[in-house]
Amino acid sequence: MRPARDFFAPLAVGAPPPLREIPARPSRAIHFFDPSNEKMAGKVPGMVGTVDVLLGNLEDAVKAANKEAAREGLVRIARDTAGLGGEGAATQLWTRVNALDSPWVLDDLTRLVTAAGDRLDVIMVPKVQGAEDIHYVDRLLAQLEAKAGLERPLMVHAILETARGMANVEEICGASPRMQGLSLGPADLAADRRMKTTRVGGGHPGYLVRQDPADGSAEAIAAPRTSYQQDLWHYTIARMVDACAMHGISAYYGPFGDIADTVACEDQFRNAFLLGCVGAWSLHPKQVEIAHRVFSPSPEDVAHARRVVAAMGDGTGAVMLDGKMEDDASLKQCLVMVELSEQLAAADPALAERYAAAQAEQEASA
Ligand SMILES: CC(C)(COP(=O)(O)OP(=O)(O)OC[C@H]1O[C@@H](n2cnc3c(N)ncnc32)[C@H](O)[C@@H]1OP(=O)(O)O)[C@@H](O)C(=O)NCCC(=O)NCCSC(=O)C[C@](C)(O)C(=O)O
Ligand SMILES: [Mg+2]
Repeated sequence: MRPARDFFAPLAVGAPPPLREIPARPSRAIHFFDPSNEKMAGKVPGMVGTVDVLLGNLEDAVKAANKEAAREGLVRIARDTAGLGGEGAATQLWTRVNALDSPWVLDDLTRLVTAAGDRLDVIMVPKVQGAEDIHYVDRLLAQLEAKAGLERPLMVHAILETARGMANVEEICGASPRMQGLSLGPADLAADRRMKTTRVGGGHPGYLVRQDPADGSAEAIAAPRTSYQQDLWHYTIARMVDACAMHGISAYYGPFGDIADTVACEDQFRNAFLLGCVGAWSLHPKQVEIAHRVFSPSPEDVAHARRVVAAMGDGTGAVMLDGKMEDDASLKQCLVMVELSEQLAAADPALAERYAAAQAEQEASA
């Protein structure tokens, strides 16, 4: 057993001390690209400053024959792209390494950390099953950081894509001070759970509830009745959000594979935002704008939240605002919104302007 006082001790001689708190940086869209795909990789420099996170993907969706080219391509991009990755960069640089049972992951970690570790912010680990997977990566990263002389520890993000990973979600979040967050991996998770879907994220028209029949007659049962499609991922996301909140780390939706259906993508992202997630993945350039918009609280909501904060004075007691009761607990919800808006506005001048305009409009109408 590791004693509590050693939780924040470096796991290798010469490795940087682990962070006490995960820095709150905007990560509304984690944009995936394949560094071995020249056309896609060529778009990366132009995306710096326009997307919160660029992620060089080395795992699924990269052909086995291209694994080494992807790894080397990512090292080149990390070294050569101004403003990408590292302390204070306009856009964070993350990677998704290959799975821990694959023949590639040891070289992925060794090469990336020693050749470009100072430019990488977060390492996403797929198919995490339990704390033991995080412990393995934790120690290895410490050894590599010491070897590379890094001064800033790398953070780790786990993808939940197995039933075992879901069952162990709390211990995964608390396995290391490196833990930055979790994402839902809906395709692998569906397969592992033996769900009967064939999509990457999103709903399914067969997963629904139907209005009761008017009576028990055969005619009423056969008559058209309203049905409502349900969210297949509600339980999983809510569970993931609780585990992350308990450990002070961030939850993310993951991918939405129907690139053409921008409307359903927005709906799924918004559900995740409302339930407590801070971002989602973008697989195609057109999903970046959706994620940035959906995971930024709306200017109207922020202006309203500020009114509640002002009306609550010292933060105790109950007041009436627009016919609604506000008290200590609604104040806390409003503070979540205000703090997130301030954090995002600090890095997004266009959003800051929209917040200021909504605030001015609200003050003018008061
Ligand atoms: C879906 C695909 C095949 C459509 O690719 P396309 O070329 O057919 O699309 P397009 O609409 O024709 O592309 C328009 C332009 O955008 C470019 N482009 C297109 N995508 C990107 C991109 N991401 N980043 C930068 N540029 C991009 C593309 O090269 C093209 O450039 P051009 O106008 O100069 O010809 C392509 O977008 C793609 O490969 N995206 C990434 C897919 C990916 O990373 N998948 C893995 C994550 S999901 C997952 O792993 C599951 C999970 C979590 O593990 C689990 O649930 O279990
Ligand atoms: Mg997967």
